Amino acid sequence: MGTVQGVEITGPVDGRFAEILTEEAQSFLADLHRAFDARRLELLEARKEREAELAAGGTLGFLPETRNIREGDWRVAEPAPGLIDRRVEITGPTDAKMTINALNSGAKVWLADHEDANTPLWANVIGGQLNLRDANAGALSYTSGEKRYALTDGPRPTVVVRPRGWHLPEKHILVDGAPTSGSLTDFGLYFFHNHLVTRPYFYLPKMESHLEARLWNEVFAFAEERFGRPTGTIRATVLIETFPAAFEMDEILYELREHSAGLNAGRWDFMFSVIKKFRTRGKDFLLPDRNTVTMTVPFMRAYTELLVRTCHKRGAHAIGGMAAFIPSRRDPEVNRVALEKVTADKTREAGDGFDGSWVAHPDLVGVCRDVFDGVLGDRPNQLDRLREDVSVSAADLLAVGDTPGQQTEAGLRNAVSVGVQYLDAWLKGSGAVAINNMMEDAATAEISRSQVWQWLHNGVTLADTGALVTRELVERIADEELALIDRDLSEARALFMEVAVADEFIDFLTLPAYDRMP
Ligand SMILES: CC(=O)SCCNC(=O)CCNC(=O)[C@H](O)C(C)(C)COP(=O)(O)OP(=O)(O)OC[C@H]1O[C@@H](n2cnc3c(N)ncnc32)[C@H](O)[C@@H]1OP(=O)(O)O
Ligand SMILES: O=CC(=O)O
Ligand SMILES: [Mg+2]
Repeated sequence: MGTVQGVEITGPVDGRFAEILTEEAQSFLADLHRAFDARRLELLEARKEREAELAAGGTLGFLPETRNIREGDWRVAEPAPGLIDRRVEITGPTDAKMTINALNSGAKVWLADHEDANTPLWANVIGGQLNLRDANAGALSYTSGEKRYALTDGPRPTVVVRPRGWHLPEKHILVDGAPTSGSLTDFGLYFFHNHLVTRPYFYLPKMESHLEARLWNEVFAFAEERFGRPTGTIRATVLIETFPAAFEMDEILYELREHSAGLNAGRWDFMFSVIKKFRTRGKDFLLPDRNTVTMTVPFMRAYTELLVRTCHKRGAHAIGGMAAFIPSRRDPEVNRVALEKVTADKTREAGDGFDGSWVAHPDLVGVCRDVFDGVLGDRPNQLDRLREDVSVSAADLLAVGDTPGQQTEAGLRNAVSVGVQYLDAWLKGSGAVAINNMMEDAATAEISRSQVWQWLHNGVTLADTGALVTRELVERIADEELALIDRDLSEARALFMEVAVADEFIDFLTLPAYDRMP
């Protein structure tokens, strides 16, 4: 491989991978890289500068320079076909079995995930693109032992692809000697191979500012122009899942307004970002055990209420997030609890005005649909529910210290054990796993490890044992917890310690994890 000038593919291009990495596709990736990668790197630098300001005592707030956008009278484009009724969206990775199961699930939308639920192993990155292309062509099937999986004839969910965030490189594709961007790779390959077959729709993760949204908008305009597609062919729903982005919801919608399909409340990364951004700022930003931070604590409530209000004012969909309880086909009690918890979560969201929400498992599609059916009836959404009763200030969003709960040894044990087990799965190629009947993915693992880091570096004393959180305590707990698990977790443990207790806080655990992969 490497016939396109300036492009070098260092991952294997075996079997059908050549169907994805065609010369034309490589050439498009090279164009995207040359047009946009320098700006991407500048924006990543800007994140660091903003973080340094926060570490030095600064804070977050609504931007004075964009007041006219927040106060202006504008709307995003009309909802696009396939994205008008989004009452239930299933998420999951793009291996062949999950792809088929998601497309047969009865959901309105499938978020095909190359992000939180995916390990960006080369085989997953390119294999996922093959599955997506085959699925969109109606030609995907899969066999496991005696069982054959095929797409059914009924209505299928609209496919919405979530590319990697701006921070992740794709080290197997070099352009002019530099690794290209994971975001541009995932976007570029999916757009290139599918835009004539299906509508190219995306979910955009982990953005920290409207300037990052502007870059995506420029990428979309470039792709539409290059392939002669009308403006607005591409649509994108942005995850509001970083603390800074919660202060720029209007601005993000505005930047993408011709391509916008709304916003989503990405609660898990949001909680991670809250911890990360103020991790050195002591008690005012200290969260209790992660499993006790519910969606109704003051700062979470402020964030979701503002999201619905902002979206509906602009004619944009507001999509709810993920309840992490996983149903079980084997254990009726686990199943009962999961259905009860997910029903309560979706009921709150539908009542608050969200237009639809996420589920992690096919057995939850009906639960979410029933709840939203109850509120929406025959209407496809509730964009007309303006929520003018909502008024959220910067102080409301920043009220992290008002979160009730305690830091406990049980919480620390859970964070260490689940964090290491998740990283073990990730390193082996699975980005989403069920642990203790909960869905764990990159975002939930980020909470575990950043919470350990925060407690350790802010001198937290655990409420139930009175012990001070130290490196020695974290190591001892790891010894004890991992002894209960009958497999070699040494590599995952080393990685966990690197991202949870080292003095230097690593921005994303997926960065050192990716370095460990071939
Ligand atoms: C923070 C965020 O970003 S949330 C969004 C990102 N996270 C996700 O997308 C997680 C999605 N969910 C999953 O990956 C899975 O549900 C897991 C890993 C949590 C659990 O999966 P499993 O252990 O396979 O669950 P289980 O055994 O109950 O699955 C039953 C069947 O449902 C299928 N299934 C489960 N979840 C999904 C899904 N999300 N999409 C499609 N099919 C699914 C399984 O493949 C299995 O199929 P089979 O009977 O044909 O073998
Ligand atoms: O991507 C979703 C999240 O909650 O994080
Ligand atoms: Mg996320």
